[in-house]
Amino acid sequence: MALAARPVVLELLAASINVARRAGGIIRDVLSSGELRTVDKVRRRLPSLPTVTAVTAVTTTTAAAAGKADRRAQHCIIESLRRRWPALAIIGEEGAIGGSEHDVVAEVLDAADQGVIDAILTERSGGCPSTLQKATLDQISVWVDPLDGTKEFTEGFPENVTVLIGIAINGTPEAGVIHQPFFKAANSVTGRTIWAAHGLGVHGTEVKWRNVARDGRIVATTRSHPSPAIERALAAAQPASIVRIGGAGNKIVHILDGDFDAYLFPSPGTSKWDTCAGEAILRAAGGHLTDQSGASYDYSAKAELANARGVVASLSDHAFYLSCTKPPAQL
Ligand SMILES: O=P(O)(O)O[C@H]1[C@H](O)[C@@H](O)[C@H](OP(=O)(O)O)[C@@H](O)[C@H]1O
Ligand SMILES: [Mg+2]
Ligand SMILES: [Mg+2]
Ligand SMILES: [Mg+2]
Repeated sequence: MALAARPVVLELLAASINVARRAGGIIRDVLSSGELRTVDKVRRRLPSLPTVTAVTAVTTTTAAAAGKADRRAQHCIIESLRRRWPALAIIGEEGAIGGSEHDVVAEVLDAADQGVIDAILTERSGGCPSTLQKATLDQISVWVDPLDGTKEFTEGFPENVTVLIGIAINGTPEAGVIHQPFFKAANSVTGRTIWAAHGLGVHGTEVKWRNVARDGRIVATTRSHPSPAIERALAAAQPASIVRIGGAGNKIVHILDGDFDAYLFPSPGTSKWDTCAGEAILRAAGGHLTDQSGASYDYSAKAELANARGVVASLSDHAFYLSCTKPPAQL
């Protein structure tokens, strides 16, 4: 069946998958050729042998290398997309930066990526969801975090790094790409790319739900920005375990992979580029990402940059996690 003209948002999604992968390659190159500091030793208690600590060697890199990776990755993404769509509203974490022509992807529309999306559309009963079909470029805003998990990148936890490209239509995240440059998989040396669009499902990973009734809740939160409000919310959730891990995008990926049940962060600190891609993908999986009151954030191009009212993300039981963030008086 011949496809109608491809909706611009799906061309943009295919291009975003392509440039996110390219940006991931840049980040890997910078880490491998960067100024790797002396190997730091990190002592980690072994759960099975509480009196023994494992000495785990981690390789760290400098903040300068992280900054270079941030800037090069952002230039790759934004300049490559802008070459094809000069009028597109793109907001990147690293502001207006220059960069090397070498990092720009000349042909952002990779036929293979576009072919995957075409095939999904062809197989979908009812064809292209109308939200995607009718969106025009002036209604679209793209939020780019070229390297999420900067701190983790410099402290020897590159597996927490993600490249985030979120695509909003009229301020609502409707498509998104999360690329993991350092994802370890048997058959992959180029990381992992998870993507989704409104009504087209989640691709690049098999979304898993945990059996909370049997196994208890696992709740993730910040690794480096604690607060009393966060501790209160964690206590109210009565989790089987709490994971304090870096990367806003990384925490959302772990929810999709069924490792965590929620990302609880009732505190300012994240921005729209941290959450737009993850919210679009969670929504495509039937989940939610909202502020701590349950309201949706606005991702229009002119919206406030900060997620001032915290982040609560989950695949299910969202109302329960929202209830955990209420100040004590309202409990
Ligand atoms: O792209 P960066 O600056 O690494 O994004 C940050 C977020 O802004 C910050 O909120 C996250 O904090 P937590 O680790 O405490 O969740 C950080 O991990 C990165 O996502
Ligand atoms: Mg970030
Ligand atoms: Mg960043
Ligand atoms: Mg940052």
